[in-house]
Amino acid sequence: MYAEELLSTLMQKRIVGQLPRVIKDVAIDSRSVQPSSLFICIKGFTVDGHDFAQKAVDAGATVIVTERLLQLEGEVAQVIVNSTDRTLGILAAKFFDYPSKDLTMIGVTGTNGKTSVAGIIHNIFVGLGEKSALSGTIGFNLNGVLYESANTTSDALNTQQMIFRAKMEGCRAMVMEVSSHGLQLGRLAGVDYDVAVFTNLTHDHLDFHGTMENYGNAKGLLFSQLGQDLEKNKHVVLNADDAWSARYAEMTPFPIWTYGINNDAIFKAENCRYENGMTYFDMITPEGTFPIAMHLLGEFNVYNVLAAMAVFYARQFPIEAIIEQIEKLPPVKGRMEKVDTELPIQIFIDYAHTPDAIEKAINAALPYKKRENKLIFLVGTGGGRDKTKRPTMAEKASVADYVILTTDDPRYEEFDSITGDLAKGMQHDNFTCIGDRAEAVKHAISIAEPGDIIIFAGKGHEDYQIIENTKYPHSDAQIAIEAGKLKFV
Ligand SMILES: CC(=O)N[C@H]1[C@@H](OP(=O)(O)OP(=O)(O)OC[C@H]2O[C@@H](n3ccc(=O)[nH]c3=O)[C@H](O)[C@@H]2O)O[C@H](CO)[C@@H](O)[C@@H]1O[C@H](C)C(=O)N[C@@H](C)C(=O)N[C@H](CCC(=O)O)C(=O)O
Repeated sequence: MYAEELLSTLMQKRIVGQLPRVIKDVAIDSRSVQPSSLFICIKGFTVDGHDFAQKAVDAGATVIVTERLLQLEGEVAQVIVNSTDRTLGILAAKFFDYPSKDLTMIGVTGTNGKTSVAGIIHNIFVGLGEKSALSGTIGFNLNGVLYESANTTSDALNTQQMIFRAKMEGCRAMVMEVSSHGLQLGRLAGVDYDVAVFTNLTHDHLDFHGTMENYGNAKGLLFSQLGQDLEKNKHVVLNADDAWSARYAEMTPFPIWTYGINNDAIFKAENCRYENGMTYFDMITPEGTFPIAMHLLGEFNVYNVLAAMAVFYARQFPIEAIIEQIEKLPPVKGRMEKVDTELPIQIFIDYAHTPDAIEKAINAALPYKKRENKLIFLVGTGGGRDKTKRPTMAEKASVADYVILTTDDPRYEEFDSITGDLAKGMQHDNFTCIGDRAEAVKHAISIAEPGDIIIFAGKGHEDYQIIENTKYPHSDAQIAIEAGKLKFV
C-alpha cells in the first residue's frame, strides 16, 4: 500500500523524515519486521515497544509510528502521534482494507459461555454450508485449521489480519469471542460487528478492571461500538436473565433480541429435562414452540443455544433449519466435555475457572447423578491473577460431595498459597488440597467408585500447565484415563 494513502487515515500526526513510497507490511513486534514495513511502538505491560524501534529499523522497517521523536540510525521516517495504541487499530484496519465490512461479523462477550456460544454459532454456520471463521480462547479456526493465539481477543493488528485472511479464504462469516481486555485495550478498533451477543457477567478479572462496574462497562463497549447508522442491519442479543442486559440495551439503538429461561424473553426455554446423557426442552420463539433434544449437556448449554438461535433468527435464517443444526451439535471442546472411556465412572472436562462457571458446571452434572453415587469436583485456579474470586470458587464447588482443590496455571505462585485461598471458601470438610494438579487428578480417580461423576475444572481444552514461565504438557483427561485403567481394569 502507498505510505501516503495509509497515513492519510491519521488526522493528528507529525512526520519527520522522508516517507517511502510503499509500505509492504505493518508490525508491532520488532522480531517479526519484514523489509519495507511500518513499525508501531506499543507501550506494553512488560516492555515499551519504543525501545525496539532501532531493532525494527535494522530489520527493514522504513516507517516508525511513535509517541515521541526517537534517536534512530538508518533511513527511516518517524510518524509522531498522541497514542500509538489508538493509531494501531486505525492503521491495521486501513492496511487490510476494512475486511470486517465484507463479512457477517458476530461478536460474543460475557464472563462465561463465550467460547461455547461462539463455537456453537460457528458450527451452525458450517452445518448450514456457510463458510465461517472462528477466533477466541481456542485460537483461530480457519476452514478447520487451528492457529494458536496468545489471547482470547488478539491485538488490533492480528485481529484485522485474521479477518482479512477469513475474507480471502472465502468465508461469509466470522465469529469472535470478545474479551473485556480486548474491548478496553482497543484490540477491536475498526471491527464492524453485525451482531453483538452477551452471555452473562459475573466475578472475574477484577485484578485488571478493579470493580464489577468497570468490568461491566468494558463489556458494554461492544454494544455502544455498533454505532448509530440505522441503515445497517445490526442486531443485539441479550440474556434476559442477567441484570446487565438492561444496561447494554440502553447503549445501542439496534434491535434487541432477548433469550432466557427465568424471565420473559423472545427466545425462552421451558420444561428443561436432563436425562440419558441428553438435554430436552421446549423452545418458545416468535414462530411458536419447538421441542428440542440435544447432545449438549446442562442448563448453561440451554442458554448457549438460545443465544445462537437468536443470532440466526435476527439474520433471518429459518427456525427449522437452525433447530436441525442445534440437535446435531457436538459438545464444545473442553466445555462439560464427556471423556470417552470404558471406565465405570463418568468424567467431564470443563474450563470453569470463575465462581459462576463452577456453579453452572455442577448444576449441569447433578441431574445426571444417581443419589447413591458421588459427584467429585476438582478445581484449580491460576497463580498471580485475580485472587479475590478464590474463596467464592470453593464456596460454589462445595455443592459437590467431595472437592479437590488444586492449581490451574500456578505461574510463580506457591501451590499452598493458591489452595489455601480456595480452602477459605469451603462449606464442608469433604475436601482436600493437592497443589500438584497431576497428583490431584490421580487422587480423584483413587477415591471414585463405579457410578460416580468427576468434573475436572479449570483447564478445559488446554493441554499444558504453566509453572513459573514454562509450559509443561498436561492433560487432565489423559492422566485420569491412565489412572482409571490401573484402578478399574
Ligand atoms: C496484560 C496484557 O494484556 N498483555 C498483553 C500485551 O502484552 P504486553 O503488554 O506484555 O506486551 P509487551 O511484551 O510489554 O510488549 C510491548 C510491545 O513491545 C513489542 N516488543 C516486545 C519485545 C521485543 O523484542 N520486540 C517488540 O517489538 C511487543 O510486540 C509489543 O508490541 O500485549 C500482548 C500482544 O498483544 C498480549 O498477548 C498480552 O496478553 C497477555 C498474554 C495476557 O495474558 N493478557 C490477558 C490479561 C488478556 O488479555 N486476557 C484477555 C481475557 C481472557 C478471558 O476472557 O479470560 C484476552 O483477551 O486474552
